[in-house]
Amino acid sequence: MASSEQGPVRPKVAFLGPHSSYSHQATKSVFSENDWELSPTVTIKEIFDVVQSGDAKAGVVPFENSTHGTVNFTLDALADRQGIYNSLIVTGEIYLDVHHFLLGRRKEPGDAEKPEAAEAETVEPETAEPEAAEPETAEPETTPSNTKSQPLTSLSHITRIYSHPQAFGQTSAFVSAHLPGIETVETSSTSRAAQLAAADPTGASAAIAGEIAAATTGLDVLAADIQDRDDNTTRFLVIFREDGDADVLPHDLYVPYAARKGDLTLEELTGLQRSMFKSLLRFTVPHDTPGALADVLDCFRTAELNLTSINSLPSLERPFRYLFFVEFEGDRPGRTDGSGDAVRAAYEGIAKAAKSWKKLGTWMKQRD
Ligand SMILES: O=C(O)C(=O)C[C@]1(C(=O)O)C=C[C@@H](O)C=C1
Repeated sequence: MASSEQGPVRPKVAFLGPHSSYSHQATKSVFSENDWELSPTVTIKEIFDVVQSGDAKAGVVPFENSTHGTVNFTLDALADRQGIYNSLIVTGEIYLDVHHFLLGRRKEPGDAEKPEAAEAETVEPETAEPEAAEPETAEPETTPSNTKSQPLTSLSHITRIYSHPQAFGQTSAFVSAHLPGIETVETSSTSRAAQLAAADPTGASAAIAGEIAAATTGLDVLAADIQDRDDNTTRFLVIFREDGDADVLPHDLYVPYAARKGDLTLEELTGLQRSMFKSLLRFTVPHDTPGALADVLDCFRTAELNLTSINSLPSLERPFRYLFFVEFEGDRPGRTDGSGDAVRAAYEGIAKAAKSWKKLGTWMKQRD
């Protein structure tokens, strides 16, 4: 590693900033600040740009949330319709349990009420549930959902909330129960939202963000744990240049490379089951061929490879043509111990059934 007078030059890992975002927390959980310079960006696209250009060695991007679904900014960059991120691959995943907080300024005695406060306060949280009738076939709810979070203080002075669109999507029950009809302003990240709320001298702005953003901005916690579901989790992907020097990566991110290069001992290699890895593919299908999508998916069934996610985005070639993304439990086909055979068979089938396709990476699975 190169050195300077200030000490060794650490490679950069880019994440959606500013500091105290959930992306920052996810990045810190895997990339040690002794070995890496954690480098904030303003947009997710910029993370792809700096890793592609080599300015950053690795990038951490939010991919999906267990409550609100896919992060479209990331999927859009992975779609790479202009072919500008050709050298990028996914080399890891990071899970983060996401607990949202409402941050703002506590109302001081004598502060002015907002005009509609009286009306807002008559809304009972219990009656603010969506009114749509349950479909007759609905299963009883078996997983935890958050109906108990209450404000820690009066919210009657709050007239606007800032947050990232994903965070709004993960806290809709609390917002509609306690701040019905409030103005919501979307920001590039939750930590940026906290900065904007802190910059409002009237104290009428709040932000939905992580608890550590309260410490970095000096805002008060107005409500804690306001996510709709207690099991709210975001999965991030680590992106890297395919021709990058993988030796610098943290151990779990390095393993798939080591396996490919033969840098693992036979004992280490045989300990790694195919199901410990996940891979991501992007593909298009011949639009006019009936069942073409089913044909591609059938390649996974035939090879007995378990799919773990499927997404689609407009291809933008022509209206209503799509790009598909599929993740599955499985390694690269190059495994010499025979476990690569199923993946190889699936890829041979996909090469025939798809119009175009690209492998976007293989990494070690971090949760089941
Ligand atoms: O806004 C942040 O703090 C982010 O790191 C982005 C992001 C996302 O895009 O999903 C990350 C985790 C949470 O799901 C909410 C927001």
